[in-house]
Amino acid sequence: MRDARAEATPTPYAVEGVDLRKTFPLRRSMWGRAIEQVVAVDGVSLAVEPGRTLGIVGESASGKSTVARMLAKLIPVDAGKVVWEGADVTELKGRALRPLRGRIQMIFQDPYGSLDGAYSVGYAVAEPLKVHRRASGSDARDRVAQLLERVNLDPRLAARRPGELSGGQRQRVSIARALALEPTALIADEPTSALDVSTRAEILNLLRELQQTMDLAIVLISHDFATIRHLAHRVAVMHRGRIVEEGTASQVVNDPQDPYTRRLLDSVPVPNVEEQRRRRERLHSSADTARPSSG
Ligand SMILES: Nc1ncnc2c1ncn2[C@@H]1O[C@H](COP(=O)(O)OP(=O)(O)OP(=O)(O)O)[C@@H](O)[C@H]1O
Repeated sequence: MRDARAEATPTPYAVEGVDLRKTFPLRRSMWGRAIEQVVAVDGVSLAVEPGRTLGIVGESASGKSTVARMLAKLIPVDAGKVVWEGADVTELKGRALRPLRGRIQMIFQDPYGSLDGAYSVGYAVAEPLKVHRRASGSDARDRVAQLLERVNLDPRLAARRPGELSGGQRQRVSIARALALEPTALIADEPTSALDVSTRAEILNLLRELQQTMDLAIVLISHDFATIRHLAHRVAVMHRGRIVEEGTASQVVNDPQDPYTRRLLDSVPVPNVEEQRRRRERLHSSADTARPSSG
């Protein structure tokens, strides 16, 4: 069995995707050959350092989730490379990947996706510890209590079923579970879109707090610029499977270069007067989409 850790090369990045590509078959012939397909991701490269957040923003079907799932090794790439902490994990699967599994964790929009309603909250949080660390008994119970406290939940909730909790509490539980193996990176795919507005801010603030205390790298995926802006240091804008613009959050928000980014920004609710002024300016300049790039 290959030891991916031994092959790691020094890198500033917790997680990296290099020229990622993915096509899905839509229709197959009776011999199993794809006769209609969709190019979901078409040459995407991105990387994020510990302690930093990369936001990936784009409309529905732009390929964000597919990038996330490839980075988290939940689906294989068609081409390109996935690198975790300097180790090329593109070809690793099954048992070969297991020692590294806990390093990069994913959080989904619907916490039910990762929480089985038949089991208790404590069981859900302890499961990765039991599988990967062989923790059991009071060790596992203590660790579950610590993890629930870390996401600002009462440890007594461990005895409840996920269905008895609010949406925000459930998302905190899935974050606690994701933290169980002390990952270096979290990939959060629309982690707040199923929540009401005030709970959204609480979850984003929690992610920021955890990032600061644990030096976590975060890849935050959202169709919503307001969510991305809340947390991201850098932003990549995806459109039709490609990154059309990437830069620091303030560059992309205050001086978007791509017409698609400007359209996306213009669909965000206006938060203040200053922003309204910027938008008016953008509207003028987008009349001339051939505006020369300043970068
Ligand atoms: N398992 C799959 N089988 C077939 N097509 C798929 C599959 N997963 C994604 N696609 C297609 O790939 C394209 C990109 O989808 P993806 O879910 O990555 O986009 P997205 O930007 O995350 O959208 P959303 O915000 O709606 O989740 C879409 O056209 C989608 O229909």
